Amino acid sequence: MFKTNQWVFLEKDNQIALHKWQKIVNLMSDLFSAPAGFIVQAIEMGYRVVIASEQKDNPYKAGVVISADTNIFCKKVVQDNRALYVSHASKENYWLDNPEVTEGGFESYLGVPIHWPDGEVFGTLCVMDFAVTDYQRNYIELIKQLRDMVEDDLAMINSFVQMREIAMLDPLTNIYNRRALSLLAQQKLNLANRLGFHVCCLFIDINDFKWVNDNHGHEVGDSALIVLAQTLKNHLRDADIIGRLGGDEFVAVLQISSRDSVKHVTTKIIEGYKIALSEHNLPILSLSIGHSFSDKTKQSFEVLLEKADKDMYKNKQKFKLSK
Ligand SMILES: Nc1nc2c(ncn2[C@@H]2O[C@H](COP(=O)(O)OP(=O)(O)OP(=O)(O)O)[C@@H](O)[C@H]2O)c(=O)[nH]1
Repeated sequence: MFKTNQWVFLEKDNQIALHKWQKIVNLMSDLFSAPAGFIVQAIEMGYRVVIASEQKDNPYKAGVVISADTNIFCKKVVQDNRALYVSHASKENYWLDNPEVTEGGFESYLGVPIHWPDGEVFGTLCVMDFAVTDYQRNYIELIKQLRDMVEDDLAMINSFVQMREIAMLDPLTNIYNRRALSLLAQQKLNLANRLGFHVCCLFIDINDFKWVNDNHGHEVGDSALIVLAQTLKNHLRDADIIGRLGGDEFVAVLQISSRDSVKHVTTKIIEGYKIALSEHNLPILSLSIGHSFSDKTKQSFEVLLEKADKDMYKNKQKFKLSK
């Protein structure tokens, strides 16, 4: 599911819907002979113009964000979750502090709420005019029809995001599965090669994990895996890629400034995992971690992974000998 408290379409995803929405908004302002039409998204922090009709005198362009405490028309639509028609704004006291009226010079507004598939308000589809208007009932029907098209797209995009998540995530730990990890790690390596930064691959394996399953049950084993995924998320950066290869094998692909920092990172993970396990009243487990570094040549992630796996194996042998 799309996170409903984040701006949509900030990434290159879903350009097709954006293109279509642009056509809808342009068509709407044409049909209304209005100088401005918009699709606006509402989230806690405010209102963002996702699409603006492309007339020259439309003062608000796509990307403009208006803070949540500003008394704009769309705010009223979102709050009341129903259509709003204001034909002559400067005559109504309610809009005296609305900058769309006082600064933008708009007199007329017609907007309807757009909904996410779960019924939550996404934002608005609206049309604004510098002149006083007298829209008839069929105009309101028309904007509602256009809104339904946008809602159909939101439902489709939402299903697509959901399916993509299902295909990329490990269902138990909610971090990337092997396929997604390989894909994203390879992209990061290619980027590192182009931009000249270093990448480190960590291969992380729980010691004596089978013992936990055998002595405490599979559910406790599952919890220990979930806690490890959470520990990795907590101790690594957002730009790092974290995945589960399967069983008790995890991988993290990190962007690093210096090779020396790796020891610090692995210690943080090992110590952090012990603390997190005890906080969850789970048996305390140790980790064997191996690492490998990208070099300056174009490199395959599988090679980097294999090197990190071998290094992990060496460390595991040391752990076993020390027992
Ligand atoms: N609870 C749980 N166990 C799993 C899952 N996937 C694999 N396993 C178990 O993980 C265990 C992994 O065993 P090993 O590879 O021998 O790992 P280990 O016991 O940590 O041994 P060393 O790595 O040599 O220390 C096996 O018992 C698998 O059945 C899972 O999703 N949940």
